[in-house]
Amino acid sequence: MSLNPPFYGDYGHGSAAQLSLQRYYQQILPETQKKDGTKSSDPTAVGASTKSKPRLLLMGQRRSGKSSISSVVFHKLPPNETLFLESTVRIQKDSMASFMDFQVWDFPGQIDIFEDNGFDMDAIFGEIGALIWVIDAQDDYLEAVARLNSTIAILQSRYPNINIEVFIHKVDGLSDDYKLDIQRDITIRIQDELSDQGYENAPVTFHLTSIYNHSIFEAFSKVIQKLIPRLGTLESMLDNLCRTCRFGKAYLFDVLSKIYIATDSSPADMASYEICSDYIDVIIDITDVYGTWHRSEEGRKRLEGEPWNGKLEDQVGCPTVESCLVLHDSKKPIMLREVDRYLALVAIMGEDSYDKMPLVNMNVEATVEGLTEFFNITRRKK
Ligand SMILES: Nc1nc2c(ncn2[C@@H]2O[C@H](COP(=O)(O)OP(=O)(O)OP(=O)(O)O)[C@@H](O)[C@H]2O)c(=O)[nH]1
Repeated sequence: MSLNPPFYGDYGHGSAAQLSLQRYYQQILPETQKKDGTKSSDPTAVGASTKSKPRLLLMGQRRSGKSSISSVVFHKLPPNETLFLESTVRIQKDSMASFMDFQVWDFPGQIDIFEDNGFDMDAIFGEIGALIWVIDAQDDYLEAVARLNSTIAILQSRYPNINIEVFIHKVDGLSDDYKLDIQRDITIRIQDELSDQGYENAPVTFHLTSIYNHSIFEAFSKVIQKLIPRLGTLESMLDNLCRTCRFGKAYLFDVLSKIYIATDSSPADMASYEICSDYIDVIIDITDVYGTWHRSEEGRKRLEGEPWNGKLEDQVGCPTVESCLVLHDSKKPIMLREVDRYLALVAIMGEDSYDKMPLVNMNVEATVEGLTEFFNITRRKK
């Protein structure tokens, strides 16, 4: 078995204290010397490794939750440990080794990069994938909305193609009605301002998020999906799989972050996403405990001998992780199949599909081959 999740970025797993310490060390790393000798926190001082990767910029007011989002989604920090995160003082750059290498930049809330002349806008926004603006829904958000409005106006005039994703964050603990009221109010305030300035179709999208439930992963999934070239091809592969195998829902997951990068076109519901994403955790925990499956020489000989007479590799369905689980109360099996080091296909099967496992396996195998080919081609084209 594999499915060993790759380590993301620079922190890896760790306690809140370790994380704070690592963040602190990163923040006090020798700053870049400007030509005139003054110190600079210029974000253009990016190493070659961080160039040419789509970038997600996390911006917003102080304490709005930017570092918490990045730590929970990309570093598996338990949400309640974000209480101990220290305020970010310099731009925090993380490279994610994933199915698509991308970077996450966490901006300190107290800096307004548009007012401070030390920032090179082209270096920040030149290769950007999306700007994620985090608004604290539990606080007075008028100032945050005003700052977002001026940011959108600047970006629309200079970089009109940047996707702007507004995370109306910390909505846990708010009633459903209140959440929707806030979303409506913020949306109207932003759209009114934009149309006053003559920007009718600015690419601004709103998400209700919290680190205490799956909504933050769902929102990131939607953000990342916009960056995938030919997403429609992936979706139609999953549609075909669902149709031929009578699956209820299929997701292609990035294993560690549990962001889903594609799903079939049937209506998405949070419950199916949650169960599939929790299933990944179960499998990762099992592989963490039992590791790679080593067979004894004797056991291998027995399996390769009479009556099978064939190499074990030719007898097993696939060399990577493959798992299926039936929940007692729903009677709908959930299946998981590893696609590569980073990706896994997880699907909720129909009630009758368990009887047709050989056919299901064949179709899953064909889909995995298709997905592998898809990523080989799109990676080559970049
Ligand atoms: N209730 C709730 N609290 C959250 C959520 N996300 C973050 N927080 C809390 O918000 C506080 C501030 O979080 P940070 O991630 O440090 O905020 P930041 O935007 O990075 O702040 P700066 O580094 O100062 O810009 C922490 O105490 C978090 O625990 C959430 O979804 N719900």
